[in-house]
Amino acid sequence: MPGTLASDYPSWKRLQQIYDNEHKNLVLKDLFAADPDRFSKFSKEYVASSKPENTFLLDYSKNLITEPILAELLSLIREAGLEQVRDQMFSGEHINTSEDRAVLHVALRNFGDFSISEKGVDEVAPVLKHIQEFTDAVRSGAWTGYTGKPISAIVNIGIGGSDLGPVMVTEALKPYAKRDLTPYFVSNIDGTHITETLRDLNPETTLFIIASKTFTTQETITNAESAREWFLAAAKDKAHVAKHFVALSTNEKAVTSFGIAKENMFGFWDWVGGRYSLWSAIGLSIALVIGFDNFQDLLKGAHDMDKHFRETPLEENLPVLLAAVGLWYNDFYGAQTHALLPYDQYLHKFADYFQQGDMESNGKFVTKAGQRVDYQTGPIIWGAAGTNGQHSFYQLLHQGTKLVPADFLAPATTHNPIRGSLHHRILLSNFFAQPEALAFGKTEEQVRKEVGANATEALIKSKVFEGNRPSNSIIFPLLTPSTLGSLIALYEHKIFTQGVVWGINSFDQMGVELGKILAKNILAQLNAPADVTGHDSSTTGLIHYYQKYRKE
Ligand SMILES: O=P(O)(O)OC[C@H]1O[C@@H](O)[C@@H](O)[C@@H](O)[C@@H]1O
Repeated sequence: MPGTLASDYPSWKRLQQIYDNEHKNLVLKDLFAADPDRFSKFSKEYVASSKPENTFLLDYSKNLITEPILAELLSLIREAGLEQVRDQMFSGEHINTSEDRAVLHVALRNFGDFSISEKGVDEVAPVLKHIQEFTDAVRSGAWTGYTGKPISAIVNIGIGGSDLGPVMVTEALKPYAKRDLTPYFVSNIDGTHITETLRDLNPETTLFIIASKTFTTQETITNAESAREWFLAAAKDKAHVAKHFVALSTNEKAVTSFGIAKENMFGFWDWVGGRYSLWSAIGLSIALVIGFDNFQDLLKGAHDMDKHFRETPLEENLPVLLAAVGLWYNDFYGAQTHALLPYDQYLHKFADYFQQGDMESNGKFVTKAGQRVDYQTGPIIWGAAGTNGQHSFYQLLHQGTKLVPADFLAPATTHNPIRGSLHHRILLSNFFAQPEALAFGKTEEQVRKEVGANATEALIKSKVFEGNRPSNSIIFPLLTPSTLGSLIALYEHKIFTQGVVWGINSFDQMGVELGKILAKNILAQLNAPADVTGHDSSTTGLIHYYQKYRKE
């Protein structure tokens, strides 16, 4: 309820008591030994309602929970009003209260099931149609550059939510890509990013997509101007810009004053948050690379998960279950981080994507009603594709002093079954082995047997794995557009659910503003030492040092 801190809920207090009294006894080895049905009790298969081959299994049995604990976590979620706030979101209420906006990424992928009334919702289908026509024209070669050649490279210029989703999805769905249309992504203001990207590109066959919800983001506009300069150095005539620059934005005025024609703008609306925007026009680069039908499958996969989230009782609701176990570690065990570990090279940007998705949504210390929370909110999200992580940071996961809850994800079959799927079987054997090792470890007794009588005590101790480190596992038949859509929406709704429990606004991002303002102020002071005023001695000293080396 608004105005309530999560820690005031009776269920929160009961969970704290349960934690205090029981957590020492929550040992995965014992929990599995005590209950032969543990796996079937704590795993669920998801089957998409519109596409039964879009399915996955969520196994959450390797968590430090019992049925009563899970029931209490679900009571907390219920008590926080998840069902009401969820329905408010789906009906277009302005649940983003600080910005007085609806939150309607679900409307971007609504295939007629939800009736949503909000300004702009009726424009979703026409924009999709525009995307379809444009992508068909570019992919077929009907859309040509200023010298009549078809487009072979697309450069998406955007940052944050206008970059990370397209980057992640175009990587994830590479098997569906048109291989003679290569996507590039420029995000960083560092001139190196655009310079290195444009180095090998041909202006005659390059299409620039300027992706910015606000069309005022300093990085994106500066990079877009530099791209236009590079293009015009070759094309000479400004009239050619129309063939090579399109914009994805909510700000028509800024787009046209940049010089991009209105008909080359793909619009969206203020109720699409940046980190939830890959489903909107921001997904244009995705549609260009994988084709419109596959893009639509991605949307449908997400929509099926939306329906599941909206219609399934909390006890069976997969995003809610993920949120529940996450709350347990984040707020009672004091875990600071959460790792996303996909055993699929195509998902190598998945953790980067949800770093923004989760941390920009839930990294907040004030509730919607303005109170300082007295508990932990969003976890630090990190991760890497398996098996690379195993040879890097897994040492700490297995034997470090920190609790790191993790999600393991893997496809049962691969798009690249080389050598009779030998690589894939090895990959999967690691996907199965790691959660097992984390959960069950290796006892001193086992180590003693292995090392023999001459081993020192120190060596024996160094080889012990305490185990009892929790994880979820998600396995799906193959990484397809619809499965990816469902998986992304699964995590979106998990983040939403946790935000509702913590009472925060998961849909604004006030925390990124201060740095932007300070940087603008400093930019104006960089020319001469005398201009550097109003800072602490550290900042002043750093700028003065820079000024000794400054160059145009
Ligand atoms: O799409 P634009 O408006 O350029 O914003 C790009 C990004 O800017 C950041 O400051 C954040 O606010 C992100 O949520 C957003 O995705």
